[in-house]
Amino acid sequence: MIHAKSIERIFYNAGNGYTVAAYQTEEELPKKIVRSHPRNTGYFQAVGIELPTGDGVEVELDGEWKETKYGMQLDVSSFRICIPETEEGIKAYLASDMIKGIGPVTAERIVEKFGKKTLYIMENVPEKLLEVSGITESRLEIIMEGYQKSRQLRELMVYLAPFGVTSNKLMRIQEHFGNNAYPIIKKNPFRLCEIKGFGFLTVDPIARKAKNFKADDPERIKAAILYVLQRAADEEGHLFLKSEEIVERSAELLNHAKDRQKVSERIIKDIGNEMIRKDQTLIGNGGGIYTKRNFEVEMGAAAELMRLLKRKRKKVDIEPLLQQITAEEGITLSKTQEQAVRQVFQYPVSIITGGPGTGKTTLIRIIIRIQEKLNKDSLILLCAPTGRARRRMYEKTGFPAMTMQKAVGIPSENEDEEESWHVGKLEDDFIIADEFGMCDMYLADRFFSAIKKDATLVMIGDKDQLGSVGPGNVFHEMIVSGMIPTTILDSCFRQEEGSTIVENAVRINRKQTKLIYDDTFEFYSANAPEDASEIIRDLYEDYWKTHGKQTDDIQVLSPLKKNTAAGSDALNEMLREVVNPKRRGRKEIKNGGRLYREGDKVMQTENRDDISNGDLGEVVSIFKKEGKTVMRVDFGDDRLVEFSDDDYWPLVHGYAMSVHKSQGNECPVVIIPMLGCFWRMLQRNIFYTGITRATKKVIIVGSKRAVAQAIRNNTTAKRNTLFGMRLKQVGKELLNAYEQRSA
Ligand SMILES: Nc1ncnc2c1ncn2[C@@H]1O[C@H](COP(=O)(O)OP(=O)(O)OP(=O)(O)O)[C@@H](O)[C@H]1O
Repeated sequence: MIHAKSIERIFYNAGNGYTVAAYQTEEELPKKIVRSHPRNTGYFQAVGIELPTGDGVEVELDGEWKETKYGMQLDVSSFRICIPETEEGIKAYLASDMIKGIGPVTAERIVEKFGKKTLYIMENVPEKLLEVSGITESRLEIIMEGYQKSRQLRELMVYLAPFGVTSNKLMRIQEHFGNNAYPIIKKNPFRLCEIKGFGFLTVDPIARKAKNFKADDPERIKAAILYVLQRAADEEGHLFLKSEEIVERSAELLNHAKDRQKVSERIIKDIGNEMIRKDQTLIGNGGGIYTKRNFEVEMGAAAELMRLLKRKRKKVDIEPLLQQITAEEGITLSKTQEQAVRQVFQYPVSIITGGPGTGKTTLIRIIIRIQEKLNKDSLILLCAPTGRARRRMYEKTGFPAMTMQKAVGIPSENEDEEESWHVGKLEDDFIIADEFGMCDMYLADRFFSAIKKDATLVMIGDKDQLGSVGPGNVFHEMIVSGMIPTTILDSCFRQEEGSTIVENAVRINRKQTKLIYDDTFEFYSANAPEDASEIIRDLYEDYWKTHGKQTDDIQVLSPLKKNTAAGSDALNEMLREVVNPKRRGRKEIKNGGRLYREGDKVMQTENRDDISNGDLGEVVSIFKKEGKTVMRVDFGDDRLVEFSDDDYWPLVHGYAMSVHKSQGNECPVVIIPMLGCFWRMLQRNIFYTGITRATKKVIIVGSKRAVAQAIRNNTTAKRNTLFGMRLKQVGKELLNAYEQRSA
């Protein structure tokens, strides 16, 4: 505990309360600090949440010293404001940044009126403040809100401090639960498990200590069961688990510490049953156990989709328009393509699926033109499940497109919730959703339920690509259920460069391990990751040198990220030194353990505003701005973003990326390492997704055995979901109801 006086606030993020502040103390400080501020003894900096700052405010800070790029700083885990006893002290405290709505003048007036009793009044009879001139009811509300908020945060901090919860984590708790974080956590500390980065094993000791839970306390077991299901959804994409799996995984979690009394599988089973029968937080259905939410989205999405599908639709004859428009476009559609278009205008809901070059974009254009001719006033929505897919849809079709999340009002990670959240139906009459394979069960549920009753929905995608990141296997389940009218486009029309890629894509899906290798689909043999890395370096450098020293048209995609010389992390470091080495005058900056340099190719790793996870950009400059170092990145399309050095950057280098991150992307030349040592990641859909990102050329570096292994292996596809079965179930019920009504 250090007793100190606040000097100044250096940085403050109003959104989450993150503060950097300078303090002065008379106590002994670590030698490093003393050395770096020889003329200013007792000076140090601290970071934390809502740190008390303001001229002369006295505090006691508790935390750990941490070495940062700004020197030694105290990472504050808890603090106490030394309640001032003199009137001067109280004035300083009121006017400090801690209490919003009070400036020096008002502080002076308040203390003049209430003297040393001021803080007692604020705590117990705040309405008395209305007697002070200048404090109106609305101002009092602001003052009290700020006062309560900082008090609650302080309480939460004090509550969690003994467990070593860092300021970073406190920030996430505050973001997740809002201003009521403290009472929520106090009531049930296990709710911390809802936050990313708080696993059951982190929360368990906190909760047990805070609430004195016994090992077999029902609250503890329930938390473990919910956590097991949540993790299965996040990490494996499962919407349910079998009851034995839940019991086994929960027992492992609950009995993680050897010295504790064991929680038996019997008790876990009993509590699980109680959650199903009494609490109704779990649902047992179809042989699996779901969380309530997962069951509701799976069932809800099925009901909503069938509701859309089972509507009677007015028959329209599109034949003359189809002839006219294809003639105008100078194209003769194949039989299957024609069927896809007819199906769109015959059914309220339909699916078109096909690999690269099978004409999906061409069909979107034709479908839109027909719809515009049929009804020029109809509202048409083009959308896709990710920002990048949306942008590509726009570029390819020439029609504006938006993300499905935005269309249905799901706020992205960094948007102001209230602003973008709207509940209600979409106004659009005709909706085309592209890259539907990337849509997970949660988004599908919201999306289907937002579509109005008489609208038409067309879902387009490539069923053979990697599925959604989030849980479920929506696109695939819809297709195999046979309930949604589907056209599979299987002929490729792309005659230009890169057609071998398409031919190989077809072979891969037919599980043919013999691929065609030519100058658009090259192969370089390598066995060890280090050899592959060297070959990739030579190929990349050669291409870069002969193509105007640009990196835009070439991309390395690795099935793996870490722990190998041929993973995207290591390849990034190696390639950066090849194309953008250290040079005098080329500024550099470090963030999150990574060194960035002017001219670097970078990739965004989160969805933020209009930059999507996986978007590539270039570091255009690094400079000083308002006392901070800022890095400016150009993401194209006039999207310039500044990253400030006191923030966390959702960035990595972008010369190489994992195949998973490349979903929805396209690039002329793609290099893919395929090595035996990637074993678990040698999967058909990963390989297929990787090669189909290339429009002109694919270069495989590795072994043909690994390629063959990947083509044969399709184990990732299995996810626990019964969405397809539910579509059939609901369809049958609707049919029965319909027959009963007409009987
Ligand atoms: N029936 C057809 N006859 C001749 N050419 C066609 C036909 N259908 C599509 N094409 C052409 O094939 C090429 C690929 O079509 P399109 O871009 O629509 O496919 P896609 O499925 O959207 O491909 P990707 O998913 O790779 O973007 C285009 O040049 C298109 O003009």
